Amino acid sequence: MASEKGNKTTLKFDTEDEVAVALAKYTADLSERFIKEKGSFTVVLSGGSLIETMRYLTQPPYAGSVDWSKWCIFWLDERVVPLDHPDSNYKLAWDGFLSKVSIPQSNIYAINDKKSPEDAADDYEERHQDLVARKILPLSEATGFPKFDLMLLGMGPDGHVASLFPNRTQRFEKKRWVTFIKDSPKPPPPRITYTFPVINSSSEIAMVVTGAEIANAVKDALGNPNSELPAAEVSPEGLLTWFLDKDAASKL
Ligand SMILES: O=C1O[C@H](COP(=O)(O)O)[C@@H](O)[C@H](O)[C@H]1O
Repeated sequence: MASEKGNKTTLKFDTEDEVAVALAKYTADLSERFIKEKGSFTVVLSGGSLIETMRYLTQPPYAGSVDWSKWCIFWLDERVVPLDHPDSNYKLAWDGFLSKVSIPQSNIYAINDKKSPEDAADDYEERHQDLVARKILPLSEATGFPKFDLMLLGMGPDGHVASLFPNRTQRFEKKRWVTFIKDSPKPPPPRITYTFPVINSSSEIAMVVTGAEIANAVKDALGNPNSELPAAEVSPEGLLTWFLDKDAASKL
């Protein structure tokens, strides 16, 4: 079932598996469109349950039909731990997705895991500035912030997206591209994250949300016009598509 309002579409599916099937088609279609239009596809990954829900992209027909050589991968947020640590979003994505498709290693932009949270955020932002200077990453004409083709977001039961949490100041950052947090309420505490100005400069955002434990946050973010959840602030320049299973949508 689909409903549309402005640039926001909400898709509801019976099961998580149907969400995964639809997400693979949506992502593959966007890959084809952006590669045709601009020669590359910049994709921002979250951690958490998203990577498992991307599983059908690594299988036929997409594994063979998507032009992986044109993909560039970035992280919406990352835990400041070694890249081979069980808490690393890079490791999660590598094990569940990146190791199964042929994206060039030079197109995979992981954080520098040898730095402190402050320095890792500065470093990630500087590397983005370099990509902008080399015309690999465009800036939004409307906002002046980097503009990614597709961001794939998850949401926590507290309504957080990326590492932008309720009751933390990072969600209000308006100047930085990448910021850091040392006291994330969800472990591990040290993280870096894109800021809302970057998130909302995207061409396309998919909010991929499944499971009953998230139903209250979905109801607030989607059903309450005065919601104060970080997830309610997701509002891209382009299109926003919510992918929900029946459990996540049960309180709408
Ligand atoms: O800690 C994080 O949590 C969010 C949500 O994860 P989920 O398992 O509830 O989908 C995730 O999007 C973020 O990237 C991650 O660092």
